[in-house]
Amino acid sequence: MDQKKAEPGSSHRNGINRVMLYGEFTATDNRKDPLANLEEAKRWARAINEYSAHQRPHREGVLFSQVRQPGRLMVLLNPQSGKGQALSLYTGHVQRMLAEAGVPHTLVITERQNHARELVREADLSQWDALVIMSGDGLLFEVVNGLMEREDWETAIQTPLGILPGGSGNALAASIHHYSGSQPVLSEELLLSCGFLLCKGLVSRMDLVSVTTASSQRLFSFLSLAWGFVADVDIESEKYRCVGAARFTMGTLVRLASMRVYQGRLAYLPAEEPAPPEENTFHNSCNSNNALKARTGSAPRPAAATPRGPPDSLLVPLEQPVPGDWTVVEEQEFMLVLAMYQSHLGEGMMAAPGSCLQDGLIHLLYVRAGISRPALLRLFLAMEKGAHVASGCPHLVYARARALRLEPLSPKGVITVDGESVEYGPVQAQVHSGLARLICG
Ligand SMILES: Nc1ncnc2c1ncn2[C@@H]1O[C@H](COP(=O)(O)OP(=O)(O)OP(=O)(O)O)[C@@H](O)[C@H]1O
Repeated sequence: MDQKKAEPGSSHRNGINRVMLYGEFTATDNRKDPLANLEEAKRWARAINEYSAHQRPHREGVLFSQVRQPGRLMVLLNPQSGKGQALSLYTGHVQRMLAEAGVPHTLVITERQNHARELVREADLSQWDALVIMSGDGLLFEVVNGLMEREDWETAIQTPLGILPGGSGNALAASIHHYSGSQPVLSEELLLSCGFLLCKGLVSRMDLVSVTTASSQRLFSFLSLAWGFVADVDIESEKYRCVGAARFTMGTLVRLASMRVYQGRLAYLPAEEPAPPEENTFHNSCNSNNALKARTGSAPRPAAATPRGPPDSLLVPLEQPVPGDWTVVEEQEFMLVLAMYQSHLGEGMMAAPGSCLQDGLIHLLYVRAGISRPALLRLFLAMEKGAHVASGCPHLVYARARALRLEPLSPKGVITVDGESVEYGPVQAQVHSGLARLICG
């Protein structure tokens, strides 16, 4: 592992080195310890062999170690995530896996909300081959938006990202495990799986969805946008954080008992065509930014610390009616609206079974009001295996979209983006295919 450290007492412009100081670990620390568990040792041997076998370009992607040389990861770890065990999971598994696989890394322990966002906004990204998040999905949401807030967002967002599950939801981690074709696993097994995928270092493109709120705040989302039942459960179950992933089951049961209807308007641009090819899609989005620059004389330059990114060519301002080719949903009473762009909403919750990392699609699910409690519970139970979409539930609608607009009518409520609560009110979103890059299987 890289032994480079900042000099104590030296001045640092962006604060990165200061954090590295107390987060730095050496590869030799754990090598003295014998592997306690035989089964784990066997998995280790398999993973390392697989890692060695993958030390060559792969036809579906590139290895992050070949993006730039030499490989070096910044691992951002939120010690408060999930049940508060991320650091012990790191020292118990991840540190040793990366050391054995010869992947140099620097651990950065986040100290507060938005710490990671500020770090990546200011970081010298040429020092890092990948940014790896060991937390729930909330920390990755910060990192993605921190990268998109940079002046050089077009290159910054191409920094390969990695995810190691340390939170309670771990939706992206569960999704990449699913994409790897492996049988479903939970908690530490999922961490080991994602650790192996990280050691292999295969990079693929990942869709991002640009979300705009009523106050023109722009956010970049990699996972989901939710309103109604799912968003309420996500936020209300924060108080059961100590039970880990079971917090969502507890939250669902509590919310089922006090089930209510959510009034609002929903419209979306249906996706009729297959997603455009991978490479073209990214360059198209950059080119359309250049086209806008040519028309206006300068690239769009939002205020500092506001995500920049490619223009939302499919959206019109929220004050205007949606374009004529959009589908306006007749109903105005919902139980939930859920837009997914990865397969899993959490460990053991395959909300969008047809989704993959870069399909250029928003998988839109909504449940109309009028569904009974038992039927809603059955839907959530079916979601474990992704069977809800084909369950024939008359209240559930599934559509593939490229953009959407949601206008809640009730004055108070919760909208979540990637599981984080955002400004409540009208919101619209558009997918940008393959805008980011993710280390996955
Ligand atoms: N040291 C810290 N102390 C408190 N909060 C932190 C710290 N570091 C990061 N955070 C914030 O914690 C929030 C939650 O993080 P994250 O979503 O990654 O974990 P989680 O909520 O446990 O996971 P999940 O979303 O899977 O339930 C993020 O908004 C992040 O900004």
